[in-house]
Amino acid sequence: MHYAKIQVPTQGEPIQVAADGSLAVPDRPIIPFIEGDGIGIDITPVMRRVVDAAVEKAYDGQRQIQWMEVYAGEKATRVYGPDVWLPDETLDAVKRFLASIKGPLTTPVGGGIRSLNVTLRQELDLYVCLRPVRYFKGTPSPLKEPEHTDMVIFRENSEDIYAGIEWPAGSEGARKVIDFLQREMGVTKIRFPQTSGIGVKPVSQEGTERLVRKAIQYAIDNDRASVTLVHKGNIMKFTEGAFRDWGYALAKREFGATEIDGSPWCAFKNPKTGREIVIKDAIADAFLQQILLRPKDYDVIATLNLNGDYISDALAAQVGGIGMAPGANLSDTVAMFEATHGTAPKYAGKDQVNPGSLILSAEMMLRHLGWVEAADLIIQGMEGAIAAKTVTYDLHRLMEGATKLSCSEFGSAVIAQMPS
Ligand SMILES: NC(=O)C1=CN([C@@H]2O[C@H](COP(=O)(O)OP(=O)(O)OC[C@H]3O[C@@H](n4cnc5c(N)ncnc54)[C@H](OP(=O)(O)O)[C@@H]3O)[C@@H](O)[C@H]2O)C=CC1
Ligand SMILES: O=C(O)CCC(=O)C(=O)O
Ligand SMILES: [Mg+2]
Repeated sequence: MHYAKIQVPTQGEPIQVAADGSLAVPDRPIIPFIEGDGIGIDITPVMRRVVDAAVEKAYDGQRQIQWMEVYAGEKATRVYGPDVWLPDETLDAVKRFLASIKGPLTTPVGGGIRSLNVTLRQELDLYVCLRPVRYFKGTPSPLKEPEHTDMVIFRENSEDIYAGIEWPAGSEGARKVIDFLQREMGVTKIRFPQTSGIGVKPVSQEGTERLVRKAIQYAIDNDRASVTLVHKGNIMKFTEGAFRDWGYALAKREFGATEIDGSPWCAFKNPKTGREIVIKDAIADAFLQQILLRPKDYDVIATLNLNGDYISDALAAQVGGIGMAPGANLSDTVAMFEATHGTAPKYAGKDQVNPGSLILSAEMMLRHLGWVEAADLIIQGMEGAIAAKTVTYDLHRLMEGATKLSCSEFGSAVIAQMPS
């Protein structure tokens, strides 16, 4: 294949999907990466160095990642031209090479370009945003017992108000929609129609079901105790309320869950372990207090796009902050790994921030490839660096007696802590 600007490594091979649907991963897989805006320039090289060290240590040179830079965001405008934020060949490469990793990309508030992160998820139909939240012993936390926070968020990644279907106040589009709502739909509640911006919140049965199905399957495969559907369905009845109803119906229809004592909750036996998996729900505002006060009650979370955005940052704070929170965007074939945090512009280029979330996102990627030995080394390296209290500023400011490291020094500390 030939790209205009992307240099395909000649030593590597693409990952492919085998006949049985599993991934066929060569020893030198080509992995596309997007450096990212802002602190991307700090964390992405550190992540690559840590991954390369873990792979080298685990497989003694038999395996090696062939990194391939692809462009998005500000760097794309420098490489391709002033208005090219997301080149077609980036989308093609991410789709073709099946597993990739990205740094954060800037989205201006109010006006300007629409989110490139959301566009990538929509264009590639990466409908699951998977964000596991676990505690590393020794990490400073605002909670007394942070080890009780162990949740895996399945955030619907393609729909909801987050899809960005909206029109600014005073625009022709907003006027048309308001007119339609008032004249044809009997909507009389828009108090200041002339100055209202309008957004649309699509939530579909198919979109809900494919997300909830993945969450329940994850609970089965990983022997988890419950799946909680988080929604604001008391207020947004036909979007968030429908998400809850479709979720329960799917659990009953496809997984054989039965109701518990006449409550909406239901449960079924995990076919792999025999342990009960409870499917329950929580209203989003109450849920945000429950995760602080009773984190032990929650395990796998399935939720809509915007709720998932809020919940993932809130939960990250409970276990050390968004500098430590990894994630993945998944379709049935394509996986794009990325940190939970954004571009933290005030720290850009200062070699200060925590590369932990991108390193842990890469750890998820290695596990996804089946390179579990290298993934385990990364976890051990992170655990070791935190236990030794050699950490970046974000953890240092909350820790007694710790040594403050730069972003790149933290990467070296993680590598040094990997057992040989
Ligand atoms: N997937 C993506 O690409 C995402 C992109 N964004 C985009 O990022 C831009 C900035 O968003 P903003 O709301 O400031 O959120 P950010 O997540 O970029 O930063 C908020 C704060 O979180 C802390 N933080 C973030 N990353 C790290 C890190 N690696 N190590 C330590 N601390 C960290 C810092 O806190 P402190 O100041 O206390 O040190 C920082 O000021 C926006 O354009 C937004 O749209 C946002 C989220 C995801
Ligand atoms: O796209 C963006 O700029 C923000 C995305 C975000 O906050 C997230 O994915 O968690
Ligand atoms: Mg977010």
